[in-house]
Amino acid sequence: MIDSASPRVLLGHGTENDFVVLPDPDGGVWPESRLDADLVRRLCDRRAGLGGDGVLRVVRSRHVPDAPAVLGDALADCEWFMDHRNADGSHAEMCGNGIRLYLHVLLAEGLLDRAAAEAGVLVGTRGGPRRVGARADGGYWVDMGPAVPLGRGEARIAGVPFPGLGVSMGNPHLVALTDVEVDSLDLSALPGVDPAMFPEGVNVEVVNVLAAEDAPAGACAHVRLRVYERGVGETRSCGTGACAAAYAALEAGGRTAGTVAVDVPGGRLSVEFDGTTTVLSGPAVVVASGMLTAEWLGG
Ligand SMILES: N[C@@H](CCC[C@H](N)C(=O)O)C(=O)O
Repeated sequence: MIDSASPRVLLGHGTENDFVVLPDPDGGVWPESRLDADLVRRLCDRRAGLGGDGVLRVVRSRHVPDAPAVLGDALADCEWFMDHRNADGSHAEMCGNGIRLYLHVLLAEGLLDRAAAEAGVLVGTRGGPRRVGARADGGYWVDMGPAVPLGRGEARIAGVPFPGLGVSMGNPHLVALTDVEVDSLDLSALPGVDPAMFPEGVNVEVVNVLAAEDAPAGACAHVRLRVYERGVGETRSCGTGACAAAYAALEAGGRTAGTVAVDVPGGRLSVEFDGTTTVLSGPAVVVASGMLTAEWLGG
């Protein structure tokens, strides 16, 4: 059932946003023709597969057919490409929790040395290149690029309208700041949004802004969020969503710079704005590694 040809697989998470990770540095194991949407859905199935909010294929950019188009001139500077899929098999432009885990896996697999990781490396994504680095404390940071406001919109949750701000972090978000306790909301179904505003779909965050006086050390604001992710459903964390939520909270307070502590069901993230770019920091954990069986792959 398991032999030297069985594909290796890891399971990991960033603040409990969990992923099936497929090491494929030289692109020969998981070409897109093999890693199709159906196989991604099977891998992410929490009963019949390994279970995860998505799949990360760890591959060199030169083996990814999409890479030249999405990276342009940066292609030569991005040895590695985060080939991300949502649990439904769709591609996403960017994943803030996934890219921290991606760097952690490069280190754990011996594909990158610690000094290079601490200096920061450019990783290709379908949203463009992103610089990601390891912190001495064991966590990771990612330069997510600027948050781009997309205008005002609305999410309908259980028939109730929640006004929000559209924000692009490479991928689309609708952030609803609300005084309704987010833990009381029913996020079991896709919130209703205006499809004309988000033709490619959207990730929806509901956010409580907490008392700034009680913000953790170093943060000027503190929020709590829940998220319904495009292509997945409710997840325990979303890194791009944390950045979008932090941006919306600062914007509501008339600010463009500062550090925001973002509490998600799976832990805490930190998002720093300097008026130009957005830096996301948080943990990444590899839970297990093993091999996929021929029995499961063939079935
Ligand atoms: N969980 C991710 C975002 C993954 C992609 C998202 N579902 C989308 O389709 O845009 C994160 O940590 O950012």
